[in-house]
This record gives sequence, structure tokens and C-alpha cells, in this order.
Amino acid sequence: MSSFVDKLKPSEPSGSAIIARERAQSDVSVDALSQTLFAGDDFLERQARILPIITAEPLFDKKQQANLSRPDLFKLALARAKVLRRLVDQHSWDITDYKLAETLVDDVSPYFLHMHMFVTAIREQASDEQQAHFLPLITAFKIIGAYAQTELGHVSNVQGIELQARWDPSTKEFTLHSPTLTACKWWNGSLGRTANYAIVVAQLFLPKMGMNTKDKPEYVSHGPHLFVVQVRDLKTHQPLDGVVIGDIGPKFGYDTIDNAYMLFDNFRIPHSALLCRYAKLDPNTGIYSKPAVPAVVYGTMTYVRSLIVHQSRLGLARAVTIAVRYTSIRQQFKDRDNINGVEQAVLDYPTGVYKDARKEIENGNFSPLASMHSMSSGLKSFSLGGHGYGGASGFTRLYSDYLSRVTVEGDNWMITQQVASYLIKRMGEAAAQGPGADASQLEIVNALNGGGHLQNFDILYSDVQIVDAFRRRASFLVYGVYVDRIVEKKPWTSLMIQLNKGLSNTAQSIAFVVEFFQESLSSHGHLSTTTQTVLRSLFRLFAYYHMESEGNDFIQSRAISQSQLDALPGRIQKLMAQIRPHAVKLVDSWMIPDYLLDSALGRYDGQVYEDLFKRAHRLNPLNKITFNPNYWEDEIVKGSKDGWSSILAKL
Ligand SMILES: Cc1cc2nc3c(=O)[nH]c(=O)nc-3n(C[C@H](O)[C@H](O)[C@H](O)COP(=O)(O)OP(=O)(O)OC[C@H]3O[C@@H](n4cnc5c(N)ncnc54)[C@H](O)[C@@H]3O)c2cc1C
Repeated sequence: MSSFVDKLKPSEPSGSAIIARERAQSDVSVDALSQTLFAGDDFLERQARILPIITAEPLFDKKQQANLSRPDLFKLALARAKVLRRLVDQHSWDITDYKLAETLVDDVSPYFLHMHMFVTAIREQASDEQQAHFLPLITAFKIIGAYAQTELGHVSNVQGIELQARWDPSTKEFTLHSPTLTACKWWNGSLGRTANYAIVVAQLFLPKMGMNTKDKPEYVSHGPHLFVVQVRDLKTHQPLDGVVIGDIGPKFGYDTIDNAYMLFDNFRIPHSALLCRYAKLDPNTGIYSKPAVPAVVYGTMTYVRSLIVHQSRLGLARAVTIAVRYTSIRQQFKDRDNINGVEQAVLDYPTGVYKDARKEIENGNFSPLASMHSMSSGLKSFSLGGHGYGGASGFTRLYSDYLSRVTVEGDNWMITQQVASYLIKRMGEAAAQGPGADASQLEIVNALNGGGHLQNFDILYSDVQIVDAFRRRASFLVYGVYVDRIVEKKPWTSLMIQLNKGLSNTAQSIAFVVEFFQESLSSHGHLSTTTQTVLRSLFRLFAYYHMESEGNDFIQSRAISQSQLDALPGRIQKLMAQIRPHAVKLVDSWMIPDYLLDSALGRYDGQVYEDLFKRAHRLNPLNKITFNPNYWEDEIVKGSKDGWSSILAKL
């Protein structure tokens, strides 16, 4: 039987033949485009150097990881994290090498918080003296750190954090104490089982000045502050007395990292635990000086937000690579108007192309929106049919690991309000005709106050005017909210949807992407004419797609005329047809190795069906067990006579 299976081949044309044909039909130079996309850093050289080292290491094999239980996945992730750190020493890797290796392995590593939030908080918030003490320990991994801000009850409202750090002038120590269950730290990555140190965010309570320290002093809160705290013994790895700590359990994705809960019971920490680059407390006089900008406490989160955006572009590129390669190979139905012809590739259906286009267009300019990424990778699995849901798609881990990116380090609904506040302030400067006011905002203010006329832009023939149209539309929406909030004084909460959708998420961010994309086109002069034309088509497709779907805003802001809006569907169809032959080569230019894609559907060589079958028939460990299906017998595994006991023991 097995030789019968071994001899079977997919029906013709094979995936390899189709993908080879796809590549042959486009004269886009993959190498030249890759060099352009990654110009300015030595990413391609770095990947070529590091990938063979990673793939040679048995622990980094991904074949069976999807079949592991959470505890086993975590053990594997910790083993991999250790090996990665050893490779740093072995090959003298710098931090960029390490991060690339981590990306290729694709675990959310148990060392993730140590390498990112912990070290960043020390670099940004610790005094020179504290840095001199901690940074060598961090770099050598002599201590492993995490970042504990979130609590069961609060985090978006950081002021609401309940954990207390109470200064005791008599011992010159702080007492960390969780007064309620909702003060329990929660979600803190790398802390559940791995870290022995953490940056802990707590309300700083100081005795009222002038109180006799021998009496029971009256305390006042000075708001959330950062403390660096040892939470586990460095030898036994047990929590220190007064610290209750553990992993919060299963969650969406992130199986390989230990998100923690943590409580403190009158736990004493030294004066030096307060990170004091900005906030200072004199241990002798008890005099406190607050940071000039209290928001500096959240600085570390800003760093991780930019990291999320950075990582999202690769996640997005992975999803698009899989989608484009697979839909070029997947053939389904003949053309209704040509039933004697061959079956059509899914990528040739305008609906498929349309769904894919939105991501594909970002070839020259990755979207900065984490939310867009997680949405898109999710939607990708729907648009790929049944195989998109399978474990071999390459989406299951990507999707679940990225899902949380719209929430972590500031929920998107929250951070878009911060963007909105900034934009409304800027519009206030334009309304006051301030010297540094934004030109596009000034134009709107003047025109809507009767002092000028808003000309339509010519978006069908001018790329620069496409950018202008996006800016106009964004400024117009900001002006609307400015009037509602500042002039008419409407409640902030009543404007929430308008703030999020109209202002920051859609209009501002897309305007930014469009502008950046258009600017990048001018640096492509060295590429072949075909490649430049395709990139320009991608730019236009991206812009037109968004204009068409948000057409009302563009008309209302008089950014475009109705006749140009009406012309967009036809233009979009044409652009898709122009780009279609180059789709596979465009995604090839991202140079994402098969090892990272870990996808039967997105393999470079197009052997989709062979790989799907191999993973099911040869690699799936469930198929190595023969089960006993008879309900009248307790035995589960045939011949084992195990009864319920083995499975019961795991409950
Ligand atoms: C995978 C993962 C890893 C994490 N890692 C860490 C970590 O290492 N360390 C750490 O300290 N924390 C960590 N977190 C916590 C994370 O930072 C918070 O979950 C996140 O900031 C959102 O806060 P919240 O859960 O309190 O949501 P909430 O603030 O309770 O929000 C709940 C809902 O209410 C909405 N909402 C709240 N306030 C407003 C408002 N003013 N206006 C409109 N809508 C509002 C939000 O948009 C959201 O939809 C992690 C979380 C996840 C999921």
C-alpha cells in the first residue's frame, strides 16, 4: 500500500509547473527588487548567513511543533531560546543577528520581554548608576527580566493601577503590596515561569512631608512609577517570600511564552529599586522630585509599539506570499463562458485578486498598521478556502500570535484617541493661523470659513495629486471633529467612533502610507521599466482601492470629483490585470524562506499537494496510533488495555 501512495503524483499541471510558468511570464527582476526593498540595511546578507545555522539545529525543526501540548511547546521554546542565546556567543552575533534568528525561529520567545521591554526600560528609565549595575547582567543573561504593568483590574488607565509601593523612611525601603485581587499583575510576558527580575509598575506612596516618621505617617500617592524588582531566587528559581507568581494559562496564540500573574504581600525592596532617571526620591530627606513629563513612565510601551509595527510588516508579507503562491496554483472551476477550457486559477478570479490586491500592493511599502495586519492574515485564511484553515497553511500560528497586536502595548481604541487629541490640537493651531500650522489643515480652515475655494485634485493622471487628495480628506475629517469638540464642545465619548475610524485609523494612517509609498517610487530609477511600472500600478491600486471604499469622504472634502470617483472601479480592474502576471515574482522579492513560512500552500517550489499529503500521511503523529472505537470497551489505544486511566491522569 505504501508504495502505491509513494508513486502517486498530483494531476497535471503540477504546482511546480504552474509556479515556474508564473515566474517565466514576468520580467520583473526579483533580485533587483529585493535589493531595492531592503536597501539601506544588510538584511539579505544577514538572512543568507544566519538561516543555514538555524536550520542545521535539530531543536529548530518545526515539523512536529503544531502537535505539541502547551507545556511541551513551552519547554521547546525555552530550549530554543537557550540555544539561540548560545549561538550569539558562538558566532559573535550582534543584536540584529539575534533578532533575525528569533524571527526565523518564529516563537514568541520566553526571553522576549527580557530582550525588549526589560532592557529598554532600564536603558530609558534607569539612572546612570542603575544602568551600570544592570546592563552587564542583562546582556550576559545573568538575570532575566520582564515588564509588569498590567493588573487584573487596570492598565489602559495606568493611573488606576492598584499595586502600592510605600516608602518606609525608617528602613529606607519600599514595601510592595497588592491590597486587592484586582491589583494582581496579569498578562506580564516571560514572567510566569522564566524571569527572575521584573520592571514593576506601582503607585508610589510617600509620607506627607513634615510628619514625624516615628508616628504612623499619613501617605499620599504620587502616581505610577517603575521599580526594578527581583522576584525569584537566582539559585532555586523559586518565588521570593512575599511574592506569589505563576503562568496565567492557555490563551489565543502565544503558547511559547509564559504570561504571568503576580501578587506582593508586604514585600520589601531597596531604595535603589526605584528607576530614577526622571523621578527621584532622596533617601535621607524623603524629598521627592517628579519627572518633568509624568508620561515618561509609559515611554517603554512606545518602543514596543514601534516594534509591533515593524514586525507586522513581515507578518503581512508572509500572509501575502502564501496567498499569492497558493492561489496561483489552486485551480477551481472552468470559466463559465468557456466550458471547454481548463480550470481557472483562484488568483484569476477578480474576487480573489481583489481580496489579495490590498495586501499585495504594499510590496513597496509595508502598512504600518498592526490592526490591518491581524485583520488581513485572518481574512487570508478565509479567502484560501478549506486549506487556509489547515495546520499546513502557515496561518494558524501566524494568525493567533498576531491577533493580540491590536491590544498589547495600548489597545488600538485607546491609542487612536491619543492620535486624535494631537490632531485636534494641530487643527487648533491652523484655526488660529499659527506659524507652524499644517498647510493642508490651513487650506481647509480657510476654505470652510469662506476664505478660499477647494479645487478637486486630478487623481487619474497625477500621483502627487493622489497624495494631496488623501491629505485633504484627512484634514477635512480632523476639522469636523475639531468643530464638534472645540467649537461645539461635544462630549469626547460621543465622538469616539468618529475619532477612531475617521481620524486616526483610516484617514491619517492611510494618508501617511500613500505619501510614503509615492515618495518611494522616485527612488526606483535603477529598476527595469517593467518593475517601475508595476510598482507604480501597485501604488495606484492601493490609493484607488481606499478612495473607492471611502468615496464619500473624498467627495465631501472636495478632494476628487464625482466623475473621477465613478471612473475608479474601471481603473482598479485594469490595474489588477496589469499587476496579475507579476504577482508571484513580486512576493518572491520579499525573500521569505520556506523555513519561516512553514506552509505547504506557500512553498517556493509550488509542491502544495505533495506537501499537504506528506504532512498528513507521514508526519501526523495521530496516524501512528491505532484507536479502539468500540463503546463497550474502555480501551482507548488498541492493544494497550489502558482504559480511561492514561487520559484521566491528564485532566
Ligand atoms: C498577548 C498579550 C501580552 C501582553 N503582555 C504584557 C506584558 O508583558 N506586560 C504587561 O504589563 N501587560 C501585557 N499585556 C497587557 C496589555 O498591555 C493590555 O491587555 C492592553 O494594554 C489592554 O488593556 P486592558 O486589557 O486593560 O483592556 P481595557 O483597557 O480593559 O480595555 C477593554 C476594552 O475597553 C475599551 N476601552 C477602555 N478604555 C476606553 C476608552 N477610554 N475609550 C474607549 N474604549 C475604551 C478598549 O478599547 C477595549 O476594547 C499583554 C496582553 C496580551 C493580550
